[in-house]
Amino acid sequence: MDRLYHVRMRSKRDQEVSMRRMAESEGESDLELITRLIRPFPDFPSKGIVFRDICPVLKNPAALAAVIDLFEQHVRQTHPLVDLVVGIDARGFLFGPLLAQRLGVGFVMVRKKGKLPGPRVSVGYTLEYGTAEAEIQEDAVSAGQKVVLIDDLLATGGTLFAACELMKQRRADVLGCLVVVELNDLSGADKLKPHSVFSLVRY
Ligand SMILES: O=P(O)(O)OC[C@H]1O[C@H](OP(=O)(O)OP(=O)(O)O)[C@H](O)[C@@H]1O
Ligand SMILES: Nc1ncnc2[nH]cnc12
Repeated sequence: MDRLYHVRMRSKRDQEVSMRRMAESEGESDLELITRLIRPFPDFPSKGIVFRDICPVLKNPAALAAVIDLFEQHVRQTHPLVDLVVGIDARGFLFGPLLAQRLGVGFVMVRKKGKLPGPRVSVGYTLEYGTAEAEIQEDAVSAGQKVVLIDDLLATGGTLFAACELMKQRRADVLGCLVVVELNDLSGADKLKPHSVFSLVRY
């Protein structure tokens, strides 16, 4: 299969997504569509937590394309020199590879402990509802590489902070963090300073 085939298929898919989008809800912006689809589940996974469920965004091709469009625009404008997209286990994997493909760069996984083979570096962190350990393969990023980190949601910032620590250990340069949802009250963006956070929907 030649490259033109992929380009043709992609523009056909783009047209289909925009047509479906227009048919679905005229007058609603991409951001309004994404916001409307994110569902709150009170007291999940434990009492007091309002879980923001992104599953309906993934299920809607126009909404998913809109998320990637908005991330792509931001990275092209703000971090044009990016070398790699680094996604966080597990929901960062849903958006990261799509964005990396759009930008024409590689994708790297930050995984929870015990999932990656070979030499690794790891770091522990705390979550809104628990503790965990994050790892990358030692050769996943090189010193001086410019990366953007991506996840579905920023809560306390513990997870993205751990990913920034892993990048620091490998001497990679974090250009910024991207999330679909940011929970303002938990001040995750402050924890990540001086790194910037680009979020689409904030609560
Ligand atoms: O800002 P923080 O307080 O660190 O919380 C945000 C993280 O929590 C969730 O992941 P979780 O660890 O629940 O795992 P999952 O993606 O595997 O469901 C979410 O996908 C983020 O990665
Ligand atoms: N409130 C929340 N909703 C969805 N994912 C989360 N990860 C951490 N906090 C979360």
